[in-house]
Amino acid sequence: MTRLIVVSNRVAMPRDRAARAGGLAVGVLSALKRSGGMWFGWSGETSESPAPQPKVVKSGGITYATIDFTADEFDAYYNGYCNSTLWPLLHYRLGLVEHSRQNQDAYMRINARFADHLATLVRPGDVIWIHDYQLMALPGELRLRGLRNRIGFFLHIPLPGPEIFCALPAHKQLMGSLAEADLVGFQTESDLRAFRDYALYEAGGSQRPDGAIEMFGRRLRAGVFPIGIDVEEMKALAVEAENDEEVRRLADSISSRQLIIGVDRLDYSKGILNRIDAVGELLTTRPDYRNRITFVQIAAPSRIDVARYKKLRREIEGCAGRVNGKHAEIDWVPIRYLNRVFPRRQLAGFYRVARVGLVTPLRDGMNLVAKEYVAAQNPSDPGVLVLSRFAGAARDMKGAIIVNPFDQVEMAEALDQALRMPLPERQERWRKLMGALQRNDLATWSDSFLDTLNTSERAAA
Ligand SMILES: O=P(O)(O)OC[C@H]1O[C@H](O[C@H]2O[C@H](CO)[C@@H](O)[C@H](O)[C@H]2O)[C@H](O)[C@@H](O)[C@@H]1O
Ligand SMILES: O=c1ccn([C@@H]2O[C@H](COP(=O)(O)OP(=O)(O)O)[C@@H](O)[C@H]2O)c(=O)[nH]1
Repeated sequence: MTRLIVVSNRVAMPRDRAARAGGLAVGVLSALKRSGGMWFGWSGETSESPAPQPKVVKSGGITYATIDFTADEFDAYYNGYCNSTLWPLLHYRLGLVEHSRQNQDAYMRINARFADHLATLVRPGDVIWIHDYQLMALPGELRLRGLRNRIGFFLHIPLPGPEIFCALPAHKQLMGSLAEADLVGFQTESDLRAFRDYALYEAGGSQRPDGAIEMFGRRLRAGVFPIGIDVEEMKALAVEAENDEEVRRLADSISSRQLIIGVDRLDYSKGILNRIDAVGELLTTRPDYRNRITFVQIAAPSRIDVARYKKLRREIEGCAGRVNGKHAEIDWVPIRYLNRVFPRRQLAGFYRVARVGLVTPLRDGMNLVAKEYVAAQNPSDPGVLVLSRFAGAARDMKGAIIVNPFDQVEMAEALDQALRMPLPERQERWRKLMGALQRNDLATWSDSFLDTLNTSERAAA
C-alpha cells in the first residue's frame, strides 16, 4: 500500500489542537486520521538553533515530523512573504501587499529546507500531498532533489487571475514549481480558471483535449476539489455541547432574544468590520430590533505579529465600540466581541444556539465555519445561514441567503429576512444545505483528490 505524506506549513500536533484555529489543519488532520501516514511541517515554535533533524512523534496511526524556525525565519517567511505578500495578493488585496527580496529569499530557503528534510523521509512509492500558499515552491524543490514520487498540491485560498497574480515578482518561479506537481487542486472553478488563464495567456502553455495543462515543459492535471467537513462529527459535537457550561451560559444570557453569530480568525479577508457595520445598519433602520437581538463575534487571534493584523484588531475594537455606544441600552448591548480561540466542541454548541450564522468574508478560499454552522443546527428548529458570495462555500450552499459583503444595506436586509424567516422555510433551506454538505464532505474531498492524483498520467510534456 502506498504511504501518504502530507506537507503543510502548520501541523496540528495532538497536544495543541484546541489552541489553534484554522480550517486547513482541521481538514488535513481528519483526512490523515482516515488513511494514516506522515504529516510534515513547522512545529509552530521558534528556537535559536533549530535541531538539524525533524522531531518525530507517533500518535493514532499518524507520524508527525516537525521542524522549528529561527525567529528571523519566522518573521521573514511566515509574517513576511506568506502573510504580508502572498496572503493579501491571493485574496485580491493588491493595496495591502508588501514585498521585499529578503522575504522572498527567506520563503524560497524555507521551501528548500522542507525539500531537504523530505528527501530523507520519503520512500519510493510514497504519495506526497502538499498544502497551500506557504509551500508553492516545494514541488519544484522536490524534483530538483530527484524525487519522482507522485506529488499533489492543493491551494486552500483563492487564486486571482494573471492580471493580479503577475504583480508578484516571483510569479514565474512559483507557477513553474506548481507545474512540477502531478495534480494541482483548487477550491472553486474560478480559482481553476485563473490557473488555466495563467498557463494559457502568461506562460504560453496549452490545454489538451483530456483537460491536462501543459506549461513550462511539463504536463499536469488541475481540478476543483472543494473542501468539506465531517458532517456527522459536527452534528454529534453540537448535540453533546448542549450540556457544556459555556454553551449554557450563552443560551441563558441570550434569553428570549435572537442570537446572530460570527466566528473567524481575526483576518481582514473575513469582512468583520463590514459585518459589524451591517448590524449597526439593521439597528438604525429597524429600531424595533433593539433589545431583541444579540450579535456575538468571535475573532480568534491570528498572525498577531503582522502589522496589518494588529491594526485590524484596533479597528474592530473601535467599530464594535461605536455600534455599541450608539445602540446599547442600560440593560443590553447589541455586540459581544470576543478576541480569543474557542475549542470547536464549544463552537458547535454556540452555532446551535444561534438563529443566524453570519459568514461574510470579502474573499475566502472556502470557509468551513459556514459548513459547521449548518451541520450543528437542530433539524426541528434550524437557524439561517447568511453567506458572502465571495466565500468558496457559496458555490454549493444555495440554501443560504447570499449577500455581497461590500453592501451594508443588503446585509442588513438579509439579517432582517433571516430573523423573520418562518420555520417551514428555515427547515427547507436547511435540508437543502445539509444535502450539499453530505454530498461533498471531508472524506469526499480527500478521497477524490487522492484518487485523481493516484490515477493521473505522469509525464513531461
Ligand atoms: O496557519 P495560520 O496562519 O494560523 O492560518 C490558519 C489557516 O488559514 C487558512 O485557511 C484556509 O483553509 C481553509 C480550509 O481549506 C479554507 O476554508 C479557508 O477559506 C482558507 O482561508 C490558510 O489557508 C491555512 O494555510 C492556514 O493554516
Ligand atoms: O475560536 C475558533 C475559531 C475558529 N475555529 C475553527 O477554525 C476553522 C476556521 O476555518 P475556516 O475555513 O472558516 O477559515 P480559516 O481560518 O481556515 O481561514 C473552523 O474549523 C473553526 O471551527 C476554532 O476552532 N476556534
